[in-house]
Amino acid sequence: PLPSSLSTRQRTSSTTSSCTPSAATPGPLLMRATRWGYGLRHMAGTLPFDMLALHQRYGPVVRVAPDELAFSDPAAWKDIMGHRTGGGSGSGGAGGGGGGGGQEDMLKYERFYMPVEGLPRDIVNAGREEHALLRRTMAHGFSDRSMREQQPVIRGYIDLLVGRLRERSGEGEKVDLAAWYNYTTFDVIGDLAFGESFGCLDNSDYHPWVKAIFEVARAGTVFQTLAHFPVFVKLMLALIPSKFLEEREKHMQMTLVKLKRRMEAGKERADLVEGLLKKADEWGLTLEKLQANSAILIIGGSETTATLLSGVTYFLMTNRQAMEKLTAEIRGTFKSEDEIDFASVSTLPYLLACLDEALRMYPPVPTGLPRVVPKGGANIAGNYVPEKTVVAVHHWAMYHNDEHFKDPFVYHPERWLGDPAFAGDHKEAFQPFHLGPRNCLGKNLAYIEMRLILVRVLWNFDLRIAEDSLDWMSKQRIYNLWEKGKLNVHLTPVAR
Ligand code: HEM
Repeated sequence: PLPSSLSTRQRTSSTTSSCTPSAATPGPLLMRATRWGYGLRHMAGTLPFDMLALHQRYGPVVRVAPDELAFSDPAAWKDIMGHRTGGGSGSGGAGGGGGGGGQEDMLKYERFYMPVEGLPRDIVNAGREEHALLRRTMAHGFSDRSMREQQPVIRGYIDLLVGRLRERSGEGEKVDLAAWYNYTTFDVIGDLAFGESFGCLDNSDYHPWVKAIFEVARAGTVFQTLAHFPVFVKLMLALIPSKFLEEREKHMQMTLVKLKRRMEAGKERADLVEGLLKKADEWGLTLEKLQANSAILIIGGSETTATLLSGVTYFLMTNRQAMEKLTAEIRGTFKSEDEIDFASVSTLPYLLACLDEALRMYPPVPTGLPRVVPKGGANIAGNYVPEKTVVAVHHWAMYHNDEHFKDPFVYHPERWLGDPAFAGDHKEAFQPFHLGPRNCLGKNLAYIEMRLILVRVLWNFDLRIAEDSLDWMSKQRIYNLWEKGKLNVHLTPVAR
């Protein structure tokens, strides 16, 4: 049962504004009493997994820090991430659209999104007004027209991937597909956001800038934890070795050079930064700002897609039936490889079910991305939550909870195809791209890339997981991003 401070549906803020935020909500003592309980788990890379255990023990609302609540109730998505319209009725009244009804949307939690002050903001961590401008402008790059014009660029890199894999296929060979998916998606987004690739596929290796992203994500967990103890942040920043700072400067310079080259190439190129470049003079956008937004597109748009591709490949290789069904769908639909394009891959239902089931079991954004309850408090999934409380839904924990999905630890693409065995699933619990005003701008591009790459790989090769990768999934930790490790696979070219 919910504690008294949370249990009364539609309690008005005036009756509860004086109570300690969520004081009576259950949770482990170390987490309720101090930030360290959350922070230690976050830094250890186990937070999303621990969240499932916490929800199983304490229920759908858990106090995971003195001022933070975690929700595992499908209705919480809309109430936390959606546009908030008037009335304060939470899941009963928070519509998906609009936003002009009087209540403020929830803001992103600064200590999580900006743990180190003074860095330039981008579309992900911008405040409300700046975000609205950036989003409207950047949305052009994700329009149908842009997607169509980007098709040859994307196909070019997939051709390169298939060629490289072919060189490494055959008897006795194994390839780390996780790395090759990363090379491909980084090269694609590099081209779409900076006008040129990182050359990962050409060089069969990570570009140093790409490698640095993983280090930054891991360091992020430390800074996000220490952000609650400002003295420590200052200390940490003072202790950063000068070699590291020099490296960072080198990376910044490199992206600046890339960006300048993109700017010199002119504004008329239907890519992800075209919209921003067109507005740059009018808004007085600094080079630093442009650079920050290009960089966030690369970080958000490549690692996520590559992670999902690694996950779906692993699930298919370890679930023979699903692999057979999907290969039959792909190889039975197309007569030649030329027929595989944006439009044709979008018609494959089993492919989509395989991708969605992988997104459920291995969400590329696995943690909860926290928001802050605005003035006046809010109703979240039927619970009144006082203002200034930090709230989040943790993807991995939500998707592995058997209250929402039957057999949550088993890969069942059929659950997305109307199989009556899964009629009791709560599909609305599944929001890997979020919903509301700050949901994923690149969702369509992500699906296009995931579909095209997986179809081209399975059209060309039979896949068998290497012995040393059989436990690939169970070894992983999460430091904001999945620390994936090698996914070694034997590839046999399909004879035609
Ligand atoms: C499977 C792949 C992907 C997943 C699961 C995913 C998931 C997400 C999620 C959960 C958010 C919300 C972040 C937040 O609330 O702070 C987000 C935002 C965003 N994503 Fe994705 N994403 C994916 C691929 C992409 C791709 C390919 C792009 C293209 C560059 C992209 C661009 C963005 C952008 C620009 C935002 C910020 C939107 C805004 O704040 O208005 N994403 N994504």
